[in-house]
Amino acid sequence: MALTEERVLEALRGVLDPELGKDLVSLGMVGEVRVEGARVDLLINLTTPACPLKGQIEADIQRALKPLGAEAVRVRFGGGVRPPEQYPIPGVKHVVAVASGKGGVGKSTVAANLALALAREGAKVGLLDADLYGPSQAKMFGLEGQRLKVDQNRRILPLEAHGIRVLSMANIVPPGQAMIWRGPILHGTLKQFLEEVNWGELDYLVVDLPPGTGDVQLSLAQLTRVSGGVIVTTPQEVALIDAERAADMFKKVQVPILGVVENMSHFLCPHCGKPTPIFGEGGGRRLAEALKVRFLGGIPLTLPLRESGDRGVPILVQDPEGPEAQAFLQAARELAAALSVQTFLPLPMA
Ligand SMILES: Nc1ncnc2c1ncn2[C@@H]1O[C@H](COP(=O)(O)OP(=O)(O)OP(=O)(O)O)[C@@H](O)[C@H]1O
Repeated sequence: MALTEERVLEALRGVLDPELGKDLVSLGMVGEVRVEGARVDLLINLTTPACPLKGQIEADIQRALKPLGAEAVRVRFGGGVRPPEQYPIPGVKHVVAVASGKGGVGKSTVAANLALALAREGAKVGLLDADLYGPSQAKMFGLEGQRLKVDQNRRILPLEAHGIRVLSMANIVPPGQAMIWRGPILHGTLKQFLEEVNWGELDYLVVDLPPGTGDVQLSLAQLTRVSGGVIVTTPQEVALIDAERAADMFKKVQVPILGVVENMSHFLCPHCGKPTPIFGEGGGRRLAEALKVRFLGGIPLTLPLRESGDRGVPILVQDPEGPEAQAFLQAARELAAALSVQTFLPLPMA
């Protein structure tokens, strides 16, 4: 297999900065990669210019690239890598990240309806679909295929739907393309999303993260100040274990957890209205207790909720007085309360 820049980058993901215990790519230390035949030229930016571990890093790089067929590897070291850029997004008061430990628990449904519920409570709200691998918000809001416009400063203008501003990867990148992106490209794309979008004035920017605990989560926390994270889970034990992983991820990147939303808490019978706890009871609440965070609320499993997402009209708009909407409004109020406590009485990070 030919030696390519991509393969070199992939191999560098296996080389750790000895002090920080993280790989060179995630740390943003790889400044330049050039490949010519079997020759590789690298620029590695050090986290501290006078790094005493240069020699070890170089030896580890040589070792990692040998098996790829690299014959001459030249490593140049550059001055200090910039510390993670953490700045607020202009005009945005709070960034709230919605995460789940695994796919399919209804994270996107919850993010969309929480955003709408916050707007119904009187807030100005934006929704960023950062689920680059499986963006679903454009569909959920009936915005598929819509073209984005730019303002006079060439900043992207989010789309508007049901009173909130929505921007989804699906409006920018052809479906499937993000699947093949590696960490640095994802990082750059997210950076662009955050920097080059004119959100206007927002009280809350709700970010729908990809499921799991990968590069996007790390990048988001590095690129901007996230006020807090919300964890979505279903009540089953297996889902709760994954949800704990999402909590660990927030802790690692020092994002305070605002609370837990339990989706599919119980099945609400469309005929008699009787709730049935199909996936067990109390799991979300127990998780919140174990994490010492708020239980934001439970969302029922209902047919209209499933259908509304697929039709492009979220349940909060389709049936604003229904039991699902009430559950989302309650969770949004709890979320807003948790956020104000966090902002004015920040708890020390665990
Ligand atoms: N409470 C609910 N009641 C009924 N259907 C639901 C509920 N929550 C989510 N769904 C449905 O389950 C499916 C998956 O939901 P969603 O896309 O929100 O999950 P996700 O966790 O974001 O998934 P992904 O891993 O793809 O990001 C969708 O069809 C959605 O309409």
